[in-house]
Amino acid sequence: MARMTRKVAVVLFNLGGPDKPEAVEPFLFNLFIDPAIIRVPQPFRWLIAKLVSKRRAPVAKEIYAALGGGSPIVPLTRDQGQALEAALAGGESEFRSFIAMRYWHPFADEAAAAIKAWGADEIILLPLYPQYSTTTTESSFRDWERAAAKAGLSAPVKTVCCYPLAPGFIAAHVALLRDVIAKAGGTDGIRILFSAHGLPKKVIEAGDPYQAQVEQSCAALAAALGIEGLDWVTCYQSRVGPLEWIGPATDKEIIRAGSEGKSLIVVPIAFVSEHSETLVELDKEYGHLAKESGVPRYFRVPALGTEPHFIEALAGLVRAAQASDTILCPEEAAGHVCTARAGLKMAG
Ligand SMILES: C=CC1=C(C)c2cc3[nH]c(cc4nc(cc5[nH]c(cc1n2)c(C)c5CCC(=O)O)C(CCC(=O)O)=C4C)c(C)c3C=C
Ligand SMILES: [Fe+2]
Ligand SMILES: [Fe+2]
Repeated sequence: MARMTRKVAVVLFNLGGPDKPEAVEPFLFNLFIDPAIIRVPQPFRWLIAKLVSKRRAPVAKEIYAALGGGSPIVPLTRDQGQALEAALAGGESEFRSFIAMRYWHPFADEAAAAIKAWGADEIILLPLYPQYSTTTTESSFRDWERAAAKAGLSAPVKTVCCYPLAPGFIAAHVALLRDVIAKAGGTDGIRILFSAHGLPKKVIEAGDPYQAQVEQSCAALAAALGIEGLDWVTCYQSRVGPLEWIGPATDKEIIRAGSEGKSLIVVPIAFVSEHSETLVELDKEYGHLAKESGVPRYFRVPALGTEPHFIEALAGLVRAAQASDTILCPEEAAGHVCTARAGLKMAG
């Protein structure tokens, strides 16, 4: 008798972005109503979300206008999903990727309904956040649990937690960074800025492992480059709101580099695809700031996208998650920092 092919759904999680100007304000509202982002009880959170999304919408609309009115994050995530399906093809299982964005379409509800209709035998949760944060990965996982229950999904679930040091993830960054270093003619007079999305300080103080994992990624990448005396700094971008955020801030580092006559290569270390934070903030706003601040030369390394080492790393994580009990946390297994498993248990 012919063996049935096992259907494995791989759910790709990311933050999402508005697809048209009218979507900007509701996208922002969805973001600020998330208790993982604004940590105050209802009904105050609703009120804050309403006020802040209304106030931020004009600025955000300008940002997305520079990208033609919407974010490219969904089409670029589709490309990643297709590349991942190709990398996983050829074995006993049939893998299909589904996208669950946290704050705009396609939402987790849409992914869960599509997986139910497909009739998956197994579900792998794969965050497109290499470094775990309660504000991103954990928020997506909690939202997934709700959506999966609503859709009546009962297939076994395996979860990838974080992968800040996955060899293929680091190798992908090394390959892209080496290309830019070659274009710059070497690293003389150059400082590398590893720029990650920031977080409010109090989120880290409450035990979020994100900053520690970002710093692990940066140190591993700098070591893997193998360039003696390399000048590099980890810094944090995209601050919003009145709270104190972790630092140093990327814009302050650009001004400092200008005052020291240093050229810069900026690496987006916590984003795996291009979107407003890379194409507008890093390229346009910070490119302009670098010029104004006297930075002699300013380069930006592309986000990972479908870089082959990265896609292989994701495929390896999917296979390893299949073989794990329920949660795959390579960092915890290696004795590194990840409080995520405890957080996920609490969420369960
Ligand atoms: C590592 C990734 C990210 C973390 C951590 C993160 C935390 C975080 N973000 C905000 C506020 C905003 N983020 C916005 C956009 C945005 N953020 C990320 C990633 C992380 N956010 C992505 C991938 C995107 C989408 C960009 C796109 O598709 O274009 C925005 C909207 C844009 C803007 O108005 O600037 C806001 C607002 C907070 C408050 C936060 C942690 C508390
Ligand atoms: Fe963000
Ligand atoms: Fe983890």
